[in-house]
Amino acid sequence: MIFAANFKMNHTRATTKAYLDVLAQKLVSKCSEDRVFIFPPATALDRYEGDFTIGVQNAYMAESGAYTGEIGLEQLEEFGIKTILIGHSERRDVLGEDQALVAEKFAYFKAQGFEIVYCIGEALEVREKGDEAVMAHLLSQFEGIDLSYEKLIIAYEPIWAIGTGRSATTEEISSTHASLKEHFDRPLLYGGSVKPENIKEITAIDGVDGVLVGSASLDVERFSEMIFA
Ligand SMILES: O=C(CO)COP(=O)(O)O
Repeated sequence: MIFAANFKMNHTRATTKAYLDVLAQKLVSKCSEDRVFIFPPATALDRYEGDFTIGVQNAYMAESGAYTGEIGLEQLEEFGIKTILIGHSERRDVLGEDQALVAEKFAYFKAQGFEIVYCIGEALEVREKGDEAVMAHLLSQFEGIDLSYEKLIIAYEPIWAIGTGRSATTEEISSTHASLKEHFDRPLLYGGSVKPENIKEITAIDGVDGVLVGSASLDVERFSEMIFA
């Protein structure tokens, strides 16, 4: 299983370090087949010791240059970061990244050999139109994306389940994952209100290879509880 924590705009450099110190201790006894990813805010990137991979939540597709407010390859290389989250719904919908930009980022970081956690997900109004509309929407988010890239992990995160406390149902996750898996042969994570209370139910679903956790990952005890559930 893959357990990924997306801190979003939470935690500082100090609290990330404290979190990872505790997590590193706990992960000494984790199952060797499980993989743990942490995506802290950019200000908390660093070289940390532990059985986890640190990734960046976003970066610009350039080594360095005149891109005010962005970080690029040069800043990531300082900390040995080779993992990136691309296509998160908050970047698409709140920060205005369209599919063309998302695909450009993907191509750039693929060319750099990054491991990419690529996010897709539909809004509630799409879900309410039924399975066909959901799949059409999700597949449109693969435009320009190389689904055969060997360092690709895909995360399905229905927007209506993010930060709402209301996860998708087992049936919704199961059928969406099954349909998605007809299009690629890569690990597929589920994200959206994953928490200790529902982790077992979600990871037991066929076609779920792991989880991408927001709110419930912010507390190291709760995140560890999920890894060891
Ligand atoms: O967006 C998410 C992870 O990327 C999910 O967030 P929540 O776990 O807070 O619903």
